Amino acid sequence: MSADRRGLLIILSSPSGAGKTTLARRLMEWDESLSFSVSATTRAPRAGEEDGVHYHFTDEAGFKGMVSAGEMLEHALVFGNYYGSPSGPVRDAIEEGRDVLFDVDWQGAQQIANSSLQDHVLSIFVLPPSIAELRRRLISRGQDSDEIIAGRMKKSWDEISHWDGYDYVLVNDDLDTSFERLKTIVSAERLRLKQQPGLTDFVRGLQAEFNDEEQS
Ligand SMILES: Nc1nc2c(ncn2[C@@H]2O[C@H](COP(=O)(O)OP(=O)(O)O)[C@@H](O)[C@H]2O)c(=O)[nH]1
Ligand SMILES: Nc1ncnc2c1ncn2[C@@H]1O[C@H](COP(=O)(O)OP(=O)(O)O)[C@@H](O)[C@H]1O
Repeated sequence: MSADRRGLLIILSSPSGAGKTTLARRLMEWDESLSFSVSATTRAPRAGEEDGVHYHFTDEAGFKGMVSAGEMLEHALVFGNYYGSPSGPVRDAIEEGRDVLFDVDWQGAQQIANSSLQDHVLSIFVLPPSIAELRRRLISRGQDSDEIIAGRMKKSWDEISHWDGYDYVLVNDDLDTSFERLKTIVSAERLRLKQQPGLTDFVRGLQAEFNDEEQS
């Protein structure tokens, strides 16, 4: 199917707890045509997470099988667990001119930005307003043990240190403000010339109409 618009691969990354999952969920509610790239992971499900919806939960053998079958667009080891983005649904969406939303770490963002789909990438990094607030959010989420929270805090600087490799950076202080900014970024990027291949034919039509008027 040929599309009026080229699909975007919208990548959200942040240190754990900065709010990318919350922003991603809001973006999906805002635009139902967006597809979420459901990652495969070897980490255990959190309360409320559904297999096939939030993640494809698998074991290490299953994960490695997908990687060696060439089924992953990117994959990485994060906090001791494997995570990866299955490539099939992404390629289908791009072919149909649909956008795909990714919640991946900096390693995944870099791999997608270096892949054959690099022209479709729109990458956004989410920063917390402070490290104290990051810790508060991780604790208030109430999903992880103290040990896991401490591990995530320890790794947060590693993730933050890649902030300047992204197209946009959002400091997620007030959630509503961040969400408005995120919608603005996505809306503007969809209007870029390179995202609208149908414009060439549209302008040809304008030219034909213009020429007809000139002659009459
Ligand atoms: N490279 C890569 N990273 C992923 C993928 N899925 C999730 N992640 C990242 O793995 C990290 C841990 O994710 P998760 O366990 O859900 O905890 P979160 O940090 O609270 O979102 C986050 O930085 C995610 O962005 C994936 O498919 N590939
Ligand atoms: N701007 C914000 N202000 C206050 N709390 C927030 C904000 N954004 C997210 N949160 C809360 O912080 C916690 C971590 O957010 P989450 O989206 O799970 O982060 P991430 O996916 O980056 O790990 C959640 O409890 C979420 O409701």
